[in-house]
Amino acid sequence: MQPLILEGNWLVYSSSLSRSFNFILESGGYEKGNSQVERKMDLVYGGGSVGLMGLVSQAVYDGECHVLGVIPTALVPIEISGQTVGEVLIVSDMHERKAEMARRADAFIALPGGYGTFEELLEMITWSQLGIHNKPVSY
Ligand SMILES: C/C(=C\CNc1ncnc2c1ncn2[C@@H]1O[C@H](COP(=O)(O)O)[C@@H](O)[C@H]1O)CO
Repeated sequence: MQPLILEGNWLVYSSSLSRSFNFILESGGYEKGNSQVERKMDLVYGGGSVGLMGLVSQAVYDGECHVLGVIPTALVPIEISGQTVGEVLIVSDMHERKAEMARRADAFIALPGGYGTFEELLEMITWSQLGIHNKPVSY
């Protein structure tokens, strides 16, 4: 298997569930963000401050790389608690969120998550299969 070599923006699809916090710590969300910082990569993600996506975005922001969160209006009260980091783009719905994230990212990486993560990961895999994009997808 070829190693995944990434340049530019990452897109991380990851869990929003705060109830998975112990699992998140075990799987090293903050460390994942730090490894991205070491490679000087910016982050495009779902915009939430909860769960694994919150930890990754905080680590990337703390490491002074650019963070862009893309979140639909309806999810702001659900997936943002407290303050978000970096730039936040509020969009009208889930379709616009995914289109913006997919357009702006150079690669897609899914971290441990739930149904939402699966949905987003599979969509990026099937878009690749259909030739809609030719960006790397990993998990
Ligand atoms: C496109 C629509 C519904 C399909 N479902 C989802 N599509 C995209 N993103 C989603 C969907 N459901 C949840 N999410 C987001 O994934 C993130 C991780 O969720 P998880 O369940 O914790 O893995 C989170 O930001 C969710 O908002 C609408 O027509």
